[in-house]
Amino acid sequence: MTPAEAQKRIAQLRAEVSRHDERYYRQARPEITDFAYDGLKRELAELEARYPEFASADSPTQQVGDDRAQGFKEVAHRQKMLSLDNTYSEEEVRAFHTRLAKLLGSGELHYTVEPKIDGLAISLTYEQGRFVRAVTRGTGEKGDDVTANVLTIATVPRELKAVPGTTMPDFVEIRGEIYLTAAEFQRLNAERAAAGEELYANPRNTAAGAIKQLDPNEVAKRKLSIVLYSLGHCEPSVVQTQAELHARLKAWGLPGVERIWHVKGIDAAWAAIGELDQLRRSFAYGTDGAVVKLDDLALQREAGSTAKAPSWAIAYKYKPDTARTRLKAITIQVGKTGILSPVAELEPVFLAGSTIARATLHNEEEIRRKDIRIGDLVEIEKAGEVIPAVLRSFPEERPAGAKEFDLPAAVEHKCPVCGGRIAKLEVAAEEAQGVAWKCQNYDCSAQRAGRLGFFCSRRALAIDGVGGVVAAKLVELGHVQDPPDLYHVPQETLGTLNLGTAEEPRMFGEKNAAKVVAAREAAMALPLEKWLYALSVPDVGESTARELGRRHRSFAELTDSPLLRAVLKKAELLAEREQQAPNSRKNPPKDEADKARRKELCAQLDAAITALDAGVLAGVPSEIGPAVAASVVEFFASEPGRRLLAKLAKLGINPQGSVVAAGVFTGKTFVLTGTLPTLNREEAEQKILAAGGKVSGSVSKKTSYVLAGAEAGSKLEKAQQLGVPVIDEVEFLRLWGGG
Ligand SMILES: NC(=O)c1ccc[n+]([C@@H]2O[C@H](COP(=O)([O-])OP(=O)(O)OC[C@H]3O[C@@H](n4cnc5c(N)ncnc54)[C@H](O)[C@@H]3O)[C@@H](O)[C@H]2O)c1
Ligand SMILES: [Zn+2]
Repeated sequence: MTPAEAQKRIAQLRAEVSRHDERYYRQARPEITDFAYDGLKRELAELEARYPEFASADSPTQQVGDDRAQGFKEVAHRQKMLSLDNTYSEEEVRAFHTRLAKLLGSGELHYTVEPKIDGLAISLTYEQGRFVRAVTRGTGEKGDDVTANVLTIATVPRELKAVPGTTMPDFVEIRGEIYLTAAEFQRLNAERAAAGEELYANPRNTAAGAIKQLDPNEVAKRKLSIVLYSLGHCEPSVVQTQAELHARLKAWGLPGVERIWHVKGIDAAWAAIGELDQLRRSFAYGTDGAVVKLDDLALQREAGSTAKAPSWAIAYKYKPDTARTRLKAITIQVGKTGILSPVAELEPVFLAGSTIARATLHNEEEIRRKDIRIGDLVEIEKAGEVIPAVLRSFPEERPAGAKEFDLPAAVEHKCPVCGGRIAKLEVAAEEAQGVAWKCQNYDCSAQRAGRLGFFCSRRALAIDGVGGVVAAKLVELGHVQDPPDLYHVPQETLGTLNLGTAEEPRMFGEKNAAKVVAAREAAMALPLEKWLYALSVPDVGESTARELGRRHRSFAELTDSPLLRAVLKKAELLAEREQQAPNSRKNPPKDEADKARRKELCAQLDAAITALDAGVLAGVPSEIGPAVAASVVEFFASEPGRRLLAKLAKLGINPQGSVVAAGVFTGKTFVLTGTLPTLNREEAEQKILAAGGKVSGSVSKKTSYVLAGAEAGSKLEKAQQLGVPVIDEVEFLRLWGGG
């Protein structure tokens, strides 16, 4: 690998890891297994170590995944909440010991081995034994105050029990995990299935999503559990060893881990890791590994920690469960954008607590890359409740005559649902990155059902109850073609909708129907950005919809948008500029006269581009580029687009854009850091957005201001390095007031 190749791969991996971090920590919707994720991160760390010139403090390898969400007060941890170094290899567990033995000058080290709980990290603060607050890990330095939500967990003691003969600390941070039991997870999903809603993916993400609800009553509906296993800041300190700590937590009345091993030396620790693997499936919480920790807290302090993880502990992660089975067939599913996704139909096999008969195959390319053929013996993997995936095939045991899978041939070159034309396209859609086959028929019933389910999803119009199953039924029975048709379905029809079969009917029910009717009424008042997102316009994701919604007052204005015309015009001018460049190699000038003429022309083009940039296009964000502009214009001029708008108009639905009359912060980007004296983060962001500004998570040369409060961290330093102006709350409010 050349340095240039390494640099490119590093950039690629950083982008990919960041994308998965965002989905995992902030949205609680991962799309790959932890094992796959850890593989990417490891590759990145190795490249950064091998090419230190491309290392960066911004890299996801150098930071703790950020779980902060909007709407919570931020609180600084007294002692940082770190991550753990983790490994899948025995050798590295042993190397961890060798390193410590050398550092501490002793081979006689005692360890504890504890289950690694697969929940979300939480810190409980007790003062004089009284519970005062609960905070998420956040950036590690500060997290979200989720006290009200944690109070819904019955086993969190409001008061620690006094332990005779010991002191109660004046102040202590107690760390642990919030999780959902398997039983509770199944109960919630059964409820959702009955209501025709989309099922939760796995217990960890359901718990993470629940704790980030703004309404504690909603949280209480999902019975969360908690387990505590370590201390942060503790004043005065109360224990000397890790083993003692576990005993004290239990004595205080806190729920502790089911079992710890207290061992001497690394051989015994490795044996304990094996024993834990045998037991862990019977625990109340999900576990994804074992944590080996130095037992002696004084030695822990001596070993110290890096910015990201303690040096005195290591997590050994168990590989996800795998099984071998036969691939009977490959079927094709059609999604809301028409993408054809292959699904593996398997000889049912029991794996990690359930029987598996289907697994994802991602896309045609992946099937080819892994050389998977119908009839093959395959290895499948299941981690937590993430959708099972096919890992590999065993070509040496292949039945004679097994042919390479050919997707278009398998569907006879037409959509398996509607029989429509299919075409191969580059797609950047979440469902299938790369090249995919797509059904070209907008009125395909699979696409119709997909769009209706999406229209009603939480992030779109939040018409709860109309998940995949209900949406498909409504389309199948002809009640809905386009999502707005949902408004014409009578409550009665919804109530008696049979989601089961004729022999085994399962009614949607009166109560659910009433909820849908109320939710669809409420949705009528949602702003343009939500409606635009909900209508599945090609290339318009959530943030693009938000930016468009802030720059247009209505659908009418959007369909005849001077802004989008200007974006397209500029792209045209730029293309022309490139074509006519006097020193173009692709299209060299014929002679000196031609060159002079082109110089003149280019100057004119430049002037026109500058005028656009300074005028209509001033402050236009990257989300609104030529591809998006073209998609939006084209879609609303097309038959389906016009049909949708006509239906909305007929229903009297006219969502309003949240246009900000060129506010004082138009074109300005802010980065927030630290705790402000009076405004919380949400309020400050609201002010910036309402005044036309943007908020970004990281400081760069493009940042206009860093708004810093108390205990501002590395962002402040970065701002000073780059010479970005740093302002405090008073100055911020002055600017905001137009002063
Ligand atoms: N699938 C994805 O897309 C995706 C994306 C991001 C992260 N992840 C996964 O999530 C993990 C999360 O990363 P992370 O930084 O939180 O590290 P981590 O979960 O691997 O380890 C650190 C955390 O373990 C927890 N923990 C559980 N039991 C513990 C115990 N007994 N003692 C001490 N700590 C204990 C603590 O909360 C600590 O913060 C990664 O390993 C990765 O596999 C997956
Ligand atoms: Zn189709």
